[in-house]
Amino acid sequence: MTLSTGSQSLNLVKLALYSIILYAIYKVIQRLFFHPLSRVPGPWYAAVSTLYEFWWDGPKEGKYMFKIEEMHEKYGPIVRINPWEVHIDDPAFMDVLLTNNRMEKDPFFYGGFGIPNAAVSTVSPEVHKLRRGAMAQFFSKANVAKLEPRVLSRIQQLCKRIEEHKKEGKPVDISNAYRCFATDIVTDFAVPKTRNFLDHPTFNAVFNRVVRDTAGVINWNRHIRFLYPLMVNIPRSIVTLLDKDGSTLAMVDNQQDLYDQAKAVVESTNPKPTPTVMDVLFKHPSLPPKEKTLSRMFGEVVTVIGAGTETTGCTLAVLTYYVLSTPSIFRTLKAELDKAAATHNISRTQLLDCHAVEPLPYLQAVMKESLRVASPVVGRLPRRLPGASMTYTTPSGQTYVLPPGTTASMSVRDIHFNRTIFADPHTFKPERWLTKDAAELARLDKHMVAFGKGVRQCLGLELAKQEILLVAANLFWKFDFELFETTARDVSVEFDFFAPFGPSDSKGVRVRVRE
Ligand code: HEM
Repeated sequence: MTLSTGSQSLNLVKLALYSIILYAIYKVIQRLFFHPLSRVPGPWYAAVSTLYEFWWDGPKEGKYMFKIEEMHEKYGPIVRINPWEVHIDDPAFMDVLLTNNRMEKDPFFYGGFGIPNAAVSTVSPEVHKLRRGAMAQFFSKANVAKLEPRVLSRIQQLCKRIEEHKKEGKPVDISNAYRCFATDIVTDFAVPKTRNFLDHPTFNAVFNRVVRDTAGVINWNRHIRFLYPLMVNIPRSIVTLLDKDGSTLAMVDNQQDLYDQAKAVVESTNPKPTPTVMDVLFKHPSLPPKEKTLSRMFGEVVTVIGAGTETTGCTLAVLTYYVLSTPSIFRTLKAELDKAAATHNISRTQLLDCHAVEPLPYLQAVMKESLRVASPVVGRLPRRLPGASMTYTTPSGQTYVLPPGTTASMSVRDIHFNRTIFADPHTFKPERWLTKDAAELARLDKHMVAFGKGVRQCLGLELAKQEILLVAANLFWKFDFELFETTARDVSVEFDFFAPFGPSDSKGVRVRVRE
């Protein structure tokens, strides 16, 4: 290289560098002063780039949720949380955002899941309708009712494991046991390979760690889009070399297993005698071939297993903690269950079924209160409306017009802990759901949005409710539990990985069976 070509290259590098700096300055000025959202309150550093969000959600692990809460405290009910998204903490906006069928999901946020063509992260409402419709029949109340014997047989298995712990005088890792229960159910009827975790000696504590670690990647993958694809494509030998404690390997193996399950669906090598949700989806006549690719099936396998396990497990763990830490709730629930068993002539060796437990008001109230307090989808739910503006008026009368395509989000947890809706929101009070005031009950029900709302609400909610009711009813009827080395900290939320996770050193909720 001659001296002059060397200095020419240097000049080009300098030019490129200056251009980048100038562009960044232009973007900062544009986003702060000339952007349609520049009037929306919030810290300038959140408005100029996604770096602030990335810092608190990635390296600081799922903490942006708490930063957003702080922003609301400082700036009011509407805040700009990244260049194109506003977050609203006001239940009055809930219907606008979550029940409008024309809303799109925000591709930046849901891109974090790494499954862009699964129903849950589908942007377009029309495509979402097609994808969801092809699975919906499986999750209807009528179809879920047919799954009851399979759910009861897993409860029987869970009771047997608890009996074993009782005989050995060992505490039960009930948080992990619930996650195993939910995993076994969903993998049994939805995908080719049933996981059968309930019989695992430690209730598969390692796997539950994998779920948490994999969920933690969502926040990174939102900003660095190749992380999930890398997990499926990276050679195992390289991971083995880099991984010190085996946790990354376990995550990669789990992703690989999900991928293999999707492959079994498209290659029609499902060993099960009855078709699974995935088989029905893959053969669905309303879906064109481009909707039946391996990557599509992979997306739905990941969603159904991911959505159907941690959420139900977390709700049951929270329910168990609050029932056992409040003796009056425990006694009232037990009395109601004893009475139901007597009414329906169900002996101690049998199980309470849906017919016996669904009409129980106190049990239903305990479930609703657990869903409220647990908020098992804790992260924000961002939506955008193409082609039309949204208008938000604060309680103090200030109106913001959000131009077409603006992303707006709300968080279930904010609604569930809003003191104007739920008095004394941080106290676990099943009684609030037993009010005789029909209008008040309707108001509470409207704001119990653990399953989301509208056309994007949880597809598995009937199954989830059936699982929660049957497990809670049978376990509290059959066993006289007490908490073992468990405090409120073990059900607290420290990380928002879309699902809430507690402190890293927590062992979850543990119980012991009294003699
Ligand atoms: C307590 C238990 C559960 C809770 C609280 C819950 C909550 C939610 C929420 C809030 C959403 C909407 C997310 C969004 O708007 O982005 C959702 C979606 C979904 N859930 Fe659940 N879920 C639970 C259990 C289940 C179960 C057991 C299954 C299936 C086996 C399931 C399958 C799904 C699916 C497939 C979607 C995507 C639906 C769509 O986009 O059309 N969930 N869930």
